[in-house]
Amino acid sequence: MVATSIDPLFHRAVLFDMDGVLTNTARLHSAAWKGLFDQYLAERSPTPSEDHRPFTDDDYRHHVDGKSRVDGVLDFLHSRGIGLPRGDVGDEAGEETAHGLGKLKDEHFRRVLDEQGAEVFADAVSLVESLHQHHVATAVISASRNCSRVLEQAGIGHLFGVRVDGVVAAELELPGKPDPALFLEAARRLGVPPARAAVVEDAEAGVAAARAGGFALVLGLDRAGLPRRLADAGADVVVSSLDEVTIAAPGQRRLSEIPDGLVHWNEISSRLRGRRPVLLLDFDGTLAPIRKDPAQVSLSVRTRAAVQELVQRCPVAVISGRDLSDVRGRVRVEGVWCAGSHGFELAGPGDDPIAQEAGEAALPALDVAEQRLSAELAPVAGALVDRKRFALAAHYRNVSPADVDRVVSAARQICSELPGLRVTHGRKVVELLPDIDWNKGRALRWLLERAGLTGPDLAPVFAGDDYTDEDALREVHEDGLGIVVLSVEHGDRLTWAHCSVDGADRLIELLSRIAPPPGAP
Ligand SMILES: O=P(O)(O)OC[C@H]1O[C@H](O[C@H]2O[C@H](CO)[C@@H](O)[C@H](O)[C@H]2O)[C@H](O)[C@@H](O)[C@@H]1O
Repeated sequence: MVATSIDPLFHRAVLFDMDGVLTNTARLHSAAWKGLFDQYLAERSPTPSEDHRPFTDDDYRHHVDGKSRVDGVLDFLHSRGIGLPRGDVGDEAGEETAHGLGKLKDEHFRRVLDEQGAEVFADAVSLVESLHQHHVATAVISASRNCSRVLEQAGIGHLFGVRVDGVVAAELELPGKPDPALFLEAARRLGVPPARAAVVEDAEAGVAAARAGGFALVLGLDRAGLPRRLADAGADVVVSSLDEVTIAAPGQRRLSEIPDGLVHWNEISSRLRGRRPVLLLDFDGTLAPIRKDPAQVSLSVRTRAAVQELVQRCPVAVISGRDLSDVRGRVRVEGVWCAGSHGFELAGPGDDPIAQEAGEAALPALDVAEQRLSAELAPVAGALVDRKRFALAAHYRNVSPADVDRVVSAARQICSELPGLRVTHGRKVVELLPDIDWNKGRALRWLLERAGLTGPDLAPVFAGDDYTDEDALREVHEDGLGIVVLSVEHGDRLTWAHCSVDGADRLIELLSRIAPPPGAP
């Protein structure tokens, strides 16, 4: 069994089944099926080869839970030795076909739903909201054609940017669970590969579908006290409540739990174990303070002088989300290595840039995304679209709160329609990047190797402030030192850093202790 945690740096999306996971509609479905089948079996002429006993909870779980109406009718009746024709969508409710009986079941279901309403599971809503705070995308999956009706009744429709339900399945002719088609369609619409997404399911057919779809984590939710059935169907882990799911990876801590690097210097310095530091520094929010206009950002005279001194004492690199030429122009310190576009490009002091080749395949998609995003966001006051060579940023720092969702949704939508791109989030910015396994952490190792800065006598020290810096902080978690520069914008989020500092000036003070002048005590 794997840990019950969703890692926001790895799992870029979580797909939730609806009935039984988000809403307590499973009991309404079960009652509707029972109403249908008990009446049908009672009225059908007895035959020795057929079993006409009443429909049970076990029948619900094994034969209809999670399946489309038509498959549910066929599979349950088959288990009782009864074969019915599939029929056609135009069949009347009650006609003796799978479509006809399925329609009758739906009439039962809608009546009960209108009478009793859809009950929402609080643990699921709380998990979805936490995922959003960590910028993990969410989708809802259901074999039901009543999915949107149930979500709206339950008041949670707004929580899911993507919905793949019985209506979508019929339009696209997607087979139902245990086929993975519904899940794969949702992942496609979110622009996230299954290998980077998790699924939460309470039905055996749904668990089997997610497993068959190659999803990174299949979380079985057993609210019925029968965990074995989900484990047997292929769940990685089975929980009885979504309150048991944490959003973190082992090693991550909350910002509020991280010691201040200067106050706890002795403890922090022991991580370096006498090794020579290699300083790898983020730019915006780390070396330079955040400004409303990214074009107005510069290094203070004091910080530039400090970095100039640090370069005399140890290797220094800046790894930024900005375009390489942009960040080089703003750093302007002799001897510093720079990486731009979140590490897709890098250059040594005075060298020509080299690009991460696999990222180049995404350049045409980024060009199209740039045109479409610029057009889409032109009417949004304050939105700023910024093209870097290997990334496209949509800034919303100066956008009214009511319009922020519009900026983020436009970026997500365009990304889902353009293969080869993925979405990342930063401080009041959403960005599209080439969808390859590359980030500031991978870039950090690339830079160290390129610059010949590897070996047991060297300690990588990374400092950053943003979500995208967490990949680099994770990279140095084992063998180096990670420093997070605090910002009120992030609340008490998770981090891989070992210590924190409160602003650029304190960071410089800490770096000067990490790489002291010759002769310093
Ligand atoms: O990796 P970094 O060097 O930290 O770059 C990340 C992004 O930084 C810039 O945006 C951020 O700073 C802006 C200026 O202070 C601020 O207005 C914006 O809200 C921040 O997100 C830069 O403009 C982006 O291109 C970088 O990706």
